[in-house]
Amino acid sequence: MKLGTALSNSATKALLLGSGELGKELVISLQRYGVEVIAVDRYPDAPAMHVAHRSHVIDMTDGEAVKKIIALETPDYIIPEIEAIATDALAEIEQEGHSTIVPNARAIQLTMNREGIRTLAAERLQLPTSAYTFAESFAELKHAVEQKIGYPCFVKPTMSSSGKGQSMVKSPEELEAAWNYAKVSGRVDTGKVIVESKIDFDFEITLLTVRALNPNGEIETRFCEPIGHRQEHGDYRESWQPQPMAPAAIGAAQQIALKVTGAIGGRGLFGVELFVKGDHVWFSEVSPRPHDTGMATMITQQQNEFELHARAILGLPVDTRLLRVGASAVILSQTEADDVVYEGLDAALNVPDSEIRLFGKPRALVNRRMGVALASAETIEEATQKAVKAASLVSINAKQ
Ligand SMILES: Nc1ncnc2c1ncn2[C@@H]1O[C@H](COP(=O)(O)OP(=O)(O)OP(=O)(O)O)[C@@H](O)[C@H]1O
Ligand SMILES: NCC(=O)N[C@@H]1O[C@H](COP(=O)([O-])[O-])[C@@H](O)[C@H]1O
Ligand SMILES: [Mg+2]
Repeated sequence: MKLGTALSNSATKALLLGSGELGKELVISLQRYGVEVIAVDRYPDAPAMHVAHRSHVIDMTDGEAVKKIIALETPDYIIPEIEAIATDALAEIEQEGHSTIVPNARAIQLTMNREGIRTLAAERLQLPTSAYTFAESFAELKHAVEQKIGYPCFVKPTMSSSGKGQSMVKSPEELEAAWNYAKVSGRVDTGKVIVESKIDFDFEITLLTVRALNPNGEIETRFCEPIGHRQEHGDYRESWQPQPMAPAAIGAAQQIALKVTGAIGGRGLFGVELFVKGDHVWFSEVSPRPHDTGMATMITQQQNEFELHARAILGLPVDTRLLRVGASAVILSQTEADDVVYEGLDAALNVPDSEIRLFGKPRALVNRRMGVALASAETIEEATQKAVKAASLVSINAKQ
């Protein structure tokens, strides 16, 4: 396909499956290029629905419901945004050939389930990963940990994200609780969990990797500067860019990202998660879409990760350049409430070079991510401190 031909039809339509904070920014980027966007999620008033042309509420894990909405809307592009979608339905839709699944149905099937992507990365591509096994019962899990993985280890549902259902297990007494938690708290219960050995890393990064058309109409891979991040209970708290890395480590990281995104294929932006120790780099997982830690690019890059994803999808030129050093820090709710008010915005925005993005989620839950603070500075340390400060000044309270 030649550059820009995807836009020759002025009525380009995109359907977003999942309408959270990442989807919201993507909708805005797509609409800047004239795309009509339909937002879909499991609950009404999800963040991306606020800015989309229209929206639907369905159970996205129900294949028939997904097919029905696609038949109704006949989108040119179907863009999965969350890790809880009936992927078999997407494979059927792709076969019919009327819509492009972004980046492709196989990518969504592979990455939505940890078994698919881990097997591809470690066994087919021979990329370095933690030691791992899948288990379908507590007895299998116990056996795997005792015989192969050891302690400490991570137990995770095979279909989950943002740390949901994930535990770090330090001793045999904690294993059963981790099994039960993984079974009930993933986004979808596949009947299986993954157990991974703990990698003792110096730091972890997300390497945003873009597969987009070059001026000759060929797919080319570009990398953003690495994003460092800190996680707590499997969910990110702060991210910063650029994470300094030794030349050998950045080379290894880019090679891994090139291989894994090349094997997945299609066009779009990918968040490749990697663990780094000295010059060693391990592959952890990959999102075939913008990444939460990549929200830092809203303040650091010429084209943020949402803009890059939109352009790559549409066949438009991309530029992964970093403009300034910056960071993001999450704003988590401390309370549960159906109707919320935000306080402290004035104080937060008094932090120099800071910005606040509230997602507008209609319901607050304890530890649910409700917004993000962004900040720029001369150094990543200073930018992170400013973002954390700004985030800490925003409070989410129940409306009286
Ligand atoms: N094998 C491991 N060794 C060391 N740390 C790990 C391992 N697995 C997970 N972690 C830690 O837990 C975090 C979350 O793990 P992972 O990315 O697998 O979960 P997730 O639910 O998919 O999160 P997200 O969707 O937000 O990326 C990692 O970023 C890392 O900090
Ligand atoms: N790590 C994946 C990630 O950050 N996904 C983002 O969180 C939303 C779900 O939020 P919720 O659980 O608060 O509804 C998703 O829709 C996506 O935007
Ligand atoms: Mg992750």
